[in-house]
Parts: sequence; C-alpha cells; structure tokens
Amino acid sequence: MAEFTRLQNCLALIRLRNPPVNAISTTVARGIKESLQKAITDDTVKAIVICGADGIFCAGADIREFKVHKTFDIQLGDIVDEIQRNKKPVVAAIQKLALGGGLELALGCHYRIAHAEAQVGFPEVTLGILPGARGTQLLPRLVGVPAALDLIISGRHISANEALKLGIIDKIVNSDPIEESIKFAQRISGQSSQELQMTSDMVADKSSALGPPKGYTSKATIEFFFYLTVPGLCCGM
Ligand SMILES: CC/C=C\CC(=O)SCCNC(=O)CCNC(=O)[C@H](O)C(C)(C)COP(=O)(O)OP(=O)(O)OC[C@H]1O[C@@H](n2cnc3c(N)ncnc32)[C@H](O)[C@@H]1OP(=O)(O)O
Repeated sequence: MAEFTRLQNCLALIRLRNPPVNAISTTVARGIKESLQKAITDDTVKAIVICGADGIFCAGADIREFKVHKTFDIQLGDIVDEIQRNKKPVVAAIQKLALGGGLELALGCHYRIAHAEAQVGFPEVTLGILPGARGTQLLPRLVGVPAALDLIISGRHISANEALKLGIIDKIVNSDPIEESIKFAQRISGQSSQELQMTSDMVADKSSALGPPKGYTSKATIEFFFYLTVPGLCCGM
C-alpha cells in the first residue's frame, strides 16, 4: 500500500509500504495514485514528498506478481505523467535502493535527495524487459544518451555518489533523506507559484532538445535495445 500523511507546513508525505523492499504491486500503485490525487486536489498542500517505509525507497515492480502473470499490469507511467503534469513540487527521498520502477517513480519527481549509501539502477534487462514507465525518456534527459544507454543495457546498480555526478540525484545526505526532503520541500513550497512555474518551464525547455517531454518506449527504441542485448544479433559490434 501507500500511506498518505498530511504534514505540518502545507506538506504531504506519501510512503510506499510493501515489505520487504517496498516493491510496486498493483495495490501499491493504486495507493500512490490515490495519495497523489489527495495531495494535488488539497489546496492547502504546497509540496509533496515520496519515500519508502523501513529505510528503503523501492526495489521496482513486485516480482511476485510478475511470476504469476508473466507481465507487469501496473500503469506506473500514468503515475509518473501525473507527477510531471502537477504544478506542486514533488521530492523523492531515496533511502537504500531505487531500482527499476522505483527509479522511474523518483525520476518523475522534480527533485531527488538520496542517502550516501543508497544505490540506484535499472535491472529490467535482467528480467528480459526494458524500463517502460518513462525511464527511457527521463534518464537521458538528465544524464545524456550514452550514460543512459550504459545504465539501461548493463542493468548495473550505481552508488549515490556516481548518481550525483551523473545528475540523477540532486543531493546526497548522510542523515535521514526523508527529514532532509521534508525540510527542502518546505523551503521550496515557500516560493511563489510563479517562481516554481518559471523554473519548471525552464527545465522543460532545456530538456525538450531530447525530444517530446513524455511518451512511451518507441518501437525503434525497443528494436535498438533488442539488437544490442540479444546475443547473436550484434555480430560485428
Ligand atoms: C511497475 C513496472 C515497471 C518497472 C519494472 C521493474 O521495476 S523491473 C525491476 C524489478 N526489480 C528487480 O528486479 C529487483 C530484484 N531484486 C534485487 O536485485 C535484490 O533482491 C535487491 C532488491 C537488490 C536486494 O538484494 P539483497 O541481497 O539485499 O536481498 P535479497 O535478494 O535476498 O532480497 C530480499 C528480499 O526482497 C525480495 N525482493 C527483492 N526484490 C523484490 C521485488 N522487486 N519484488 C518483490 N520482492 C522482492 C526478495 O525476494 C527477498 O525476499 P525474501 O522473502 O526475504 O526471500
């Protein structure tokens, strides 16, 4: 599930809870969606923080459901779109792990604050799939195409430090990233909505050089990744 808490100072906290690694199940996705709706439609909420329970952000889609259905029937891309459409700033507080769909959720947020020991990555390739919830668009916008390809094709986890250098994470902390994210959200929620709008417009303008602001994994992208990742198809490389 995802717990919604209305904090003091005009903030809302959405906490993913699905032991042991807060994976995104159908129930968790529904909980995030409903919590976001509550936060967005409450005029007294000025900023939102998303975090995970028990010291871990999220290890991606719930592979227990994948084993049963052989597919992920979770519309995480819609949730990411909703965060990006929304004018209220959303901060991801990354403790320990943000993998797969968990990283896509964090990339959808406007800011990411991680603990120094945290790791992020896209392990989808190890399951024979690609990030399908905007990760293939959002990651290259932040880190450029070569670095994004490297992370998506290798499936490797990288440290918070490397993620900071690449631009995936905005800030690393040695203290509790949830507390830091709340403080940060409080600070930016004090800015006028005009300032926030100007900033998000500038970011959108800058990243538009990399194509449409949102979308889905195009057929060409899938074919390209397929070519690179299926042994025997990449002879000559
Ligand atoms: C929404 C659709 C969009 C996106 C698709 C994806 O997100 S695909 C990516 C899905 N995620 C993964 O593939 C991560 C797989 N897990 C791991 O790499 C490791 O388990 C992990 C998270 C790095 C933790 O490693 P560690 O060595 O610390 O522990 P262990 O492997 O023993 O796992 C601990 C328990 O967590 C369970 N678990 C791990 N990942 C998931 C998951 N994604 N969903 C559900 N459960 C997960 C694992 O089974 C262990 O459970 P236990 O009952 O203790 O055996």
